[in-house]
Amino acid sequence: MVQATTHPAIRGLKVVRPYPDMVASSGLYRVLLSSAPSVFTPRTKLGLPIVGYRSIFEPSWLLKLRFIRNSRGILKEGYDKYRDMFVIRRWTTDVVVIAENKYMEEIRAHTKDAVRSVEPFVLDLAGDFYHQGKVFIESDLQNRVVQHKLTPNLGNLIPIMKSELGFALQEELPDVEAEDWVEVDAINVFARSIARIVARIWIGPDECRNEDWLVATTDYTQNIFATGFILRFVPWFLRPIVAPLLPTYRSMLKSSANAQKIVDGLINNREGVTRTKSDGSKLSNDILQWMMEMARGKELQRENLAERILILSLAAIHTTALTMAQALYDLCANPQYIDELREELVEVLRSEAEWNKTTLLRFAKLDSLLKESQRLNSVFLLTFNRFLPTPITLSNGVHLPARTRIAVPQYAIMNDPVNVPGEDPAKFDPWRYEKLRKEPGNAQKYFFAMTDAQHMAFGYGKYACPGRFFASNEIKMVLAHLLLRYDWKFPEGQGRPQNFTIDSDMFPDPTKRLMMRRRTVEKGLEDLLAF
Ligand code: HEM
Repeated sequence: MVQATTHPAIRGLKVVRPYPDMVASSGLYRVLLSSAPSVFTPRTKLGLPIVGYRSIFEPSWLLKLRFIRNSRGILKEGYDKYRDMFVIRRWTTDVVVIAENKYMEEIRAHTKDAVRSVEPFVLDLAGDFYHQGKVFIESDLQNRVVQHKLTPNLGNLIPIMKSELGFALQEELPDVEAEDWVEVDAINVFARSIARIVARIWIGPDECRNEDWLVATTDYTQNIFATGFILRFVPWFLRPIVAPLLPTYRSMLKSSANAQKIVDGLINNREGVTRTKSDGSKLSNDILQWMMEMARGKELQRENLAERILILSLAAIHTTALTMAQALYDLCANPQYIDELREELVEVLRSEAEWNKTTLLRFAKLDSLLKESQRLNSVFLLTFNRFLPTPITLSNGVHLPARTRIAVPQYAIMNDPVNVPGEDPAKFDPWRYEKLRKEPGNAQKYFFAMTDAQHMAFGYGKYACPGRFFASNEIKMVLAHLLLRYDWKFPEGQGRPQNFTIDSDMFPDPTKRLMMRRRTVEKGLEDLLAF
């Protein structure tokens, strides 16, 4: 029997399966599931294997449900068995997973590397129903601003970021004046602290500490994901009825309205300034200002600007906070490396005597730790998520129709021993990339913010994450402060929080805590720290 997939994105990827999903409703289902041989591999009409079925009797809906919590296992199975190319079944869509670099390069050449990850990302959030994120699809003002304004200004922004991180950490970390160990919910504290720094750079000094903005940006992310997650299980035609019943949906709209109000007020003030200061000297150095300057046509509409800033906060806050928390967890799980890392921080800060681009560049061990931690605990298992704009036939003869959804199993690739550079691929080695950079010809390779075919945690190609250079600076500045000001460990009897997955995103167990204690800062550094 031939079943056609239903999602418009995968029209043409017909699935050939010789058994009906109705088997699931039979009383024999459980017995059959466990006793049937697992040698059978369903394939799409194009001949691509679909991974993850536990037996010939497992219905597709169950596989799609299982992908939510077992994506890591299913992707690894596909990567180990088929390597080049295979298909995974997600709740809303099938995805052609491409693990062989050769085929990805063929796709990049064919598309001129001009397709972005935004559309699949928004559709995954059921975005075509509630339109959140639509502005990101319509145009790429956010990318232009990050690439042409934020990144070239990173050096100038360091003092501002330092000042805001001092305030943020003092506000958000628990009070640890006494030299006792105090428990901390690292994920939440880091998300709130990063949200503050991001707010300062996104909307400037006047409103960045406005609690409504901070709540809007942190809650918006959680609510948009939760709403999208629930709505995915609701048929398209019922979504307009179900959505308003969801508290997460109502909170999301409230965040959006609050953000709109704040951005509106800022634009009112700034339009006056733009008119009177023709030399531009008094204009703010922040994302909103840059967007106002670079926006064209519809991008200039206030709702458009406000939504864009909100979604750019979404892209920047939790990804960064999780990456930072994972690195700190890795250090706590391997405390023998902490002193060596502190030595580097102290030595570089003493010799530079200030926080600047070179200071952050010289934090080579910290940079290497971040890359190694990301290799083992990346936020995304799949990157290079794209819809093919036009059909393509790859050199292995596989024809992929237009609108095929593709992705790269970057977590499996990064953790395949043959792709791990340096020695001992199975080991957590925080100095792996620092050692490699010392080898001849490698000085400009293996930086945390760089992407290559073996390490695509920030994506790949022209539309790899444009914010990765900002994220790298931000994490280094915050982590350096956290390590110099405090000691860190896990609570008695608790090990490193285990990672779990929801769909193809990975998170550390949010119920786990860290312990922190104030320490004496090395001589001569007190005045260099933000707090
Ligand atoms: C550690 C933190 C971060 C991680 C792990 C991360 C990861 C990613 C990944 C995997 C992609 C998809 C790229 C691809 O598929 O080729 C992406 C896209 C994007 N990221 Fe990040 N990101 C981070 C921080 C940031 C920050 C701080 C910003 C803003 C300054 C940002 C802005 C964006 C934008 C605008 C896109 C969409 C690019 C497009 O048009 O396709 N990200 N990010």
